[in-house]
Amino acid sequence: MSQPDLPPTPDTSTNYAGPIMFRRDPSEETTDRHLLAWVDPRDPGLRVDRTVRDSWRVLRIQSEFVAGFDAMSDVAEAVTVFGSARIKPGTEAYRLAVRLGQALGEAGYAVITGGGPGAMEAANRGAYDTGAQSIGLNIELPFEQHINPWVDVGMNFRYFFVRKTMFVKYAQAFVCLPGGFGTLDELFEALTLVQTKKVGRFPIVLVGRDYWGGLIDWLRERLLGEGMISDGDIDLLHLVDTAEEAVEIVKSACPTCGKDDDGRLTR
Ligand SMILES: CC(C)=CCNc1ncnc2c1ncn2[C@@H]1O[C@H](COP(=O)(O)O)[C@@H](O)[C@H]1O
Repeated sequence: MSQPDLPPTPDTSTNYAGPIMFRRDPSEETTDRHLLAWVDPRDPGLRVDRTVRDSWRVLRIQSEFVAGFDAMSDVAEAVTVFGSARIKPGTEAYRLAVRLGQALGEAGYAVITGGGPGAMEAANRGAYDTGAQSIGLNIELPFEQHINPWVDVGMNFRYFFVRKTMFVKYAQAFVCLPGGFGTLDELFEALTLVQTKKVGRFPIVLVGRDYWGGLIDWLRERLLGEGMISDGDIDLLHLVDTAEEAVEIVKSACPTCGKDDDGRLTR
């Protein structure tokens, strides 16, 4: 007997629009892109875009803040880890990120990442391994995307700036592993917030002297040398090589963080 025609194995590549998942023929459009698109005010046909659509968009932004605050409301002490989306399992960089997640988890911190692959996945994996809360705040991107499997509280954001608020609001410290533009963006946002005293007592740790050393030298020579930043601003950055050193710096900023009133780990 002949087999009935079965449908081919489906393509499981996935795109998200906020909480909504799309498979098959994913579009390159993202919500952020719509928000940031320039609309010519001289074009009467597009007037509705500026007046009505942007105003309504505010409600969606608001709802994303509400969902984010709700999702994060149980998080006690946490550390946000940034780092490359591109590093692969089996590499030294990946092992370092796993170890960082473990060391933070063992010290009683929840670990927050961008929820994606690479260093994010590795840090979530390390935290998950210790039983610490492992949080992934993912972002809608114009290509295939997934929340890594080691996230136990995950949320998919439409708006970069809403997601970034969560990274800062719920963390006691930032730890940056080697990374690209995304990592640098997150690092410099954190630095600016500390420099302008929008957040206090917030260590920023860079792991990998070899990777970050050149950037620090450049900041010192050019930015400090030419008076673009103040004496002391460079000291906001802590440069280390190991996960253990990073955790020591985080703990020294808040010795009681990660512990309950009886000194037990909070996780
Ligand atoms: C393979 C690939 C590019 C996947 C992208 N998937 C992503 N998923 C979630 N967060 C991301 C992603 N790409 C960049 N980010 C954000 O930017 C940082 C990494 O960017 P980069 O690889 O250093 O520049 C992360 O800390 C994260 O918060």
